[in-house]
Amino acid sequence: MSKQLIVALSKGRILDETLPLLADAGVEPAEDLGSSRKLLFDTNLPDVKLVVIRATDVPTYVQLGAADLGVAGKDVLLEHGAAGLYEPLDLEIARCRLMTAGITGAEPARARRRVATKFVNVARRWYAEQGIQAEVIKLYGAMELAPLMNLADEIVDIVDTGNTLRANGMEPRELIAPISTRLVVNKASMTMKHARIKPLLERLEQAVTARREGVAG
Ligand SMILES: Nc1ncnc2c1ncn2[C@@H]1O[C@H](COP(=O)(O)OP(=O)(O)OP(=O)(O)O)[C@@H](O)[C@H]1O
Ligand SMILES: O=P(O)(O)OC[C@H]1O[C@H](OP(=O)(O)OP(=O)(O)O)[C@H](O)[C@@H]1O
Repeated sequence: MSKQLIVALSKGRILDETLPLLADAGVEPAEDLGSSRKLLFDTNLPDVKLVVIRATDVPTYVQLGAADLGVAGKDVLLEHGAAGLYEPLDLEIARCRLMTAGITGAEPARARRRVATKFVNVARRWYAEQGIQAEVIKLYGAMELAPLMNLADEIVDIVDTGNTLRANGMEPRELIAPISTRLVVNKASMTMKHARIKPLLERLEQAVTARREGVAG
C-alpha cells in the first residue's frame, strides 16, 4: 500500500463547502480546482492528493481502496451501502432531508404506490419497512416532474427549502433521514495508514467544531 493519501471529493454543491474545511485542516489544492479540466490534484502536502469525482462515485472509490478518504452526502452513502467504509466524522455541511413527497393535497391512493427516485435502494427499504407496497421507478434527475406527468404517485428526493417541491405543486410527506455530508475512510487504509490519517481526522474534527461554534457564537 502506497504511503500517499488520496482524498476523493464530490464535485458540485458539496465541493464549495468542503474546500474551506480542508483548508482549515491544513490541506489546500496546489491549483484552482474550478478552472481546471484535471481530475487528480496535488496539494500543499507532498503525500496528499485530491480526486474530484461525481458524488455518487465517491463511496465506490473509497470502498475499493482507490481513494483512502472521501467526502460524500449521507444520502449517497445510504443508497450505496456502508461495506468497507468507516464514517468517522459528520462534516455538518450541505444539510438537507431525504423525504417522500407528492402532489399537494392528493391522497397516495393506490394499493401499490409508484415511487420515482434516484435513491432506489433507500426507497425500496423504507417503503418495505412501512409495510407499503411500492413499485420503485429509477430516474436520474427532475424527480419532481414524475407525479405531474403521472409517471409516479410519489417521489423520494432531497428537500432543503422546499422551493423545488412548491414550484411544482408538490408537498413534502414523510422524513426518511436527515442528511449532511460525511467523511468516509477505507477500512484497510484506516489500519495501514492510521498514523497519517489520525492527525488529519483530528484537524478536520477541530475545523468542524470551530465552524459550529463560530456559527453559534
Ligand atoms: N438542496 C440541497 N440543499 C442542501 N444539500 C443538498 C441539496 N441537494 C443536494 N444536497 C446534498 O449535496 C450532495 C451533492 O448534491 P449535488 O446536487 O451536487 O449532486 P448530484 O447532482 O445529486 O450528484 P451527481 O452529480 O452524482 O448526480 C447530495 O448528495 C446531498 O447530500
Ligand atoms: O428544497 P430545495 O431547497 O428546493 O432543494 C431541493 C432540490 O435540491 C436538489 O436539486 P439540485 O438543486 O442540487 O439540482 P439537481 O437536480 O441537479 O441535483 C434536489 O434534487 C432537489 O431538487
